[in-house]
Amino acid sequence: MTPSARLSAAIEVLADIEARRRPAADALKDWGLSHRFAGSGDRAALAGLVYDTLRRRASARWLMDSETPRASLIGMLVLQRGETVETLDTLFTGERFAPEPLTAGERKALAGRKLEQAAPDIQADVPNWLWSSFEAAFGEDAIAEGRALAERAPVDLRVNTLKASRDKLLAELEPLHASATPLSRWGVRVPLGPDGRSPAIQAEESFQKGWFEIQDEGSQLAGLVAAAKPGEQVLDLCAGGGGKTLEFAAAMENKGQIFATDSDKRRLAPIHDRLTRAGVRNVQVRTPRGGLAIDDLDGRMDLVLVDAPCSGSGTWRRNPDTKWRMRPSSLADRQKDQAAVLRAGARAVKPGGRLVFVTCSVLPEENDASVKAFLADHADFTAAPLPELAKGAGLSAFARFGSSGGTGLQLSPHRSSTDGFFIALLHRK
Ligand SMILES: C[S@@+](CC[C@H](N)C(=O)[O-])C[C@H]1O[C@@H](n2cnc3c(N)ncnc32)[C@H](O)[C@@H]1O
Repeated sequence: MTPSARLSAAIEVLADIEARRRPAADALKDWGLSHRFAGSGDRAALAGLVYDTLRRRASARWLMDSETPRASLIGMLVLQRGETVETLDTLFTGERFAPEPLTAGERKALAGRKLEQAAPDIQADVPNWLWSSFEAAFGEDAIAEGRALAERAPVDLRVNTLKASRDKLLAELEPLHASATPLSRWGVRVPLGPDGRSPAIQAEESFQKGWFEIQDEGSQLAGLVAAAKPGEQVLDLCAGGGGKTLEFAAAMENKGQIFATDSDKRRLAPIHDRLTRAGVRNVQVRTPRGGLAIDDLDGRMDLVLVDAPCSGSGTWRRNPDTKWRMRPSSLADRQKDQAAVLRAGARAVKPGGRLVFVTCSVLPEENDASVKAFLADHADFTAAPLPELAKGAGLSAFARFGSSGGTGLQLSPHRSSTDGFFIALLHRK
């Protein structure tokens, strides 16, 4: 496909996403099925155009003074990719498979409008109804935070210390220009290719051998704060596919016991293969049968991890369409879920034990507010202060990582070059 034909395809897919209110991945998959001639390079380029447009949807629409998929795409090409009217004219030619030439109205918008004149939520590409939450979380950095969440994310890996060292992995992945991440001692970062594509990291032999997992550095820091130790009894209550279970098992050197469960057994299912590949031997998977099977763990755990269901607002770099699909009612639902999982997790913590609450969100409603509501009902728990959290995570200059409500660490693309993560450490008296 020519570059122009890819732009036409992107407009088609964006229109489908809007008209049918469907996830971008589904619309792209359908497009691929009905255009089997398109090669993998075309598909990747198309996905890049569609996701980048979703990343910049609000600012691109504002720049073009229009909400059509075509306007959103043109706005993104200017804002995100630095295209000019001259370069756009070579692509929007109206010839075979190319989009129609720029209209007079489009030219006028591009010549006259400057993004700095737009409202802050638009400059930041954050949904308007969430803007006050962003300001509460980040104050004067709110625009910079929104912008950083609209960038593409690198691929972060966590070395599996049961099988390899970070140096060994770095040497193995040298051809991919891998480097050590700055914050997590287990982290390795692989940059995106020059075309913006993610490297095919799971095709690496070292992945097949279980030397590493794909895990954002912010998520790794949650594991470092939790500091699971060899010999401990640990419950991973919302284990999902087991990202943090695997991290704990490595930190525990396969000694002690981890119980991994999740209310959704389909999400839990991949954990079995991942444990095998990683060489983990100290995990007991508790598949739910009509309810969580953890009553026997009450008051016995040294550490309980509640990696709570949340809006995912901290992962907008990786899932840009979720920011526009999110609704106030779903935020309220997630807050209720967070209260429920915290309650359930707290029961399993032994006196003197610790409860780690994590979300991949940047919204104070799901973070500080959830912790404060929990503490108000659980007088036997206290939140660790910022210096203690930072020490656990190995962060030296930590003041800027404190959450606005003071109950945890708030990581973000702008602050820590990670996804947005909130981490609180609660001690049981
Ligand atoms: C953020 S994801 C977990 C990701 C996982 N810990 C990892 O590191 O790969 C949140 C998980 O919480 C689970 N969940 C939601 N409500 C729950 C509940 N009441 N009890 C246990 N798990 C729950 C969801 O099914 C989902 O898998």
